[in-house]
Amino acid sequence: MKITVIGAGAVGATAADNITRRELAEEVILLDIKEGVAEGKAQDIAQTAALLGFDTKITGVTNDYEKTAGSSVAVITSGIPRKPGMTREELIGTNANIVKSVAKNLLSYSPDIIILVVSNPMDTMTYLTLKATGLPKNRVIGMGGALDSSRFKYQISQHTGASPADLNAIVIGGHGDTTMIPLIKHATWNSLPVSQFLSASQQEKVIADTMVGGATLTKLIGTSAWYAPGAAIAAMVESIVRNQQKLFTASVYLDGEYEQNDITLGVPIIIGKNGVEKILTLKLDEEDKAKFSQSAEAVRSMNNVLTESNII
Ligand SMILES: NC(=O)C1=CN([C@@H]2O[C@H](COP(=O)(O)OP(=O)(O)OC[C@H]3O[C@@H](n4cnc5c(N)ncnc54)[C@H](O)[C@@H]3O)[C@@H](O)[C@H]2O)C=CC1
Ligand SMILES: O=C([O-])CC(=O)C(=O)O
Repeated sequence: MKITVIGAGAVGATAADNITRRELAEEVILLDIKEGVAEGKAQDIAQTAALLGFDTKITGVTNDYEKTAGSSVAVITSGIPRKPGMTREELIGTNANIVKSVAKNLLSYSPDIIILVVSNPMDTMTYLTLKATGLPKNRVIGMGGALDSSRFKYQISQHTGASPADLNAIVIGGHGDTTMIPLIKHATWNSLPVSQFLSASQQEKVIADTMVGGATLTKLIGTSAWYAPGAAIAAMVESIVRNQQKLFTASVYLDGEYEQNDITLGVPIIIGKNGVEKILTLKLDEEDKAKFSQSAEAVRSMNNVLTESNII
């Protein structure tokens, strides 16, 4: 099995490192448009094999899609990240054309591919990938909810002392500072409602800090995060290649689910060898339903930019 990662920047290289050291495929291809960068980072990762003890082969290439031929899964991280003070949505002007051409190139060499979209604004880039490639809806998945849910668990653990691995908590909706919906009412600490352990003001803080998780790191670092994004990508890739049937929230095409049509948005799904195996229906109360539909409206207006600019 071959897995391709497009973009050998912070997120792409971290994802490739995680995928390689966990031996999720026989071969990993890391591709970037900047001459030498993917080759160098792939060699650096390959030189950890003797220390970490893995056999996966990793090869870096400069824009050579022939080398990606026959990939089962590809991860798209190419494009620019935001700088402090920016929103993810501001990246659309640069990233839309990059993601569109990358997705088409991937498909032309790997007709059976499942694509994970990471580049921001992620929900709109996922929608674009689906429209530009014409792939069936189970084979295009946007990574955002897996990361946001992990950050949500981190925030809950900061206030409860719980091990993040003992927490069940998900974020649905868009992957944006104002569009994500951390579902605190559904969150549990090994099946005990976390609301029992958090005051109302602590719950509000957990939600607010989760929503600006990416912006907070961008302000601290000067560019956006990569360790947790890379780990989230690898977890989703693992569920596909090992057919684990794990539950993630991810941006997928909604065709009537959650009363939404013709949009990709974060909802709970099962991920397995076919990509999206199932979209799970979650009973939302009126407050969360309203938040979900507001989130959809915001993402839809970004998607409209694609048609207004003749990108799709
Ligand atoms: N969905 C999510 O949860 C997350 C999304 N992101 C997004 O991922 C993207 C990448 O972030 P970073 O890795 O930090 O950025 P980066 O700047 O470190 O890396 C991006 C790489 O893409 C390459 N690239 C640009 N155009 C290309 C093309 N046409 N073909 C191949 N490669 C190309 C660049 O040369 C660069 O090496 C950003 O859009 C960022 O906002 C980042 C973190 C989480
Ligand atoms: O914050 C950003 O721009 C990058 C990203 O999507 C994240 O880390 O959640």
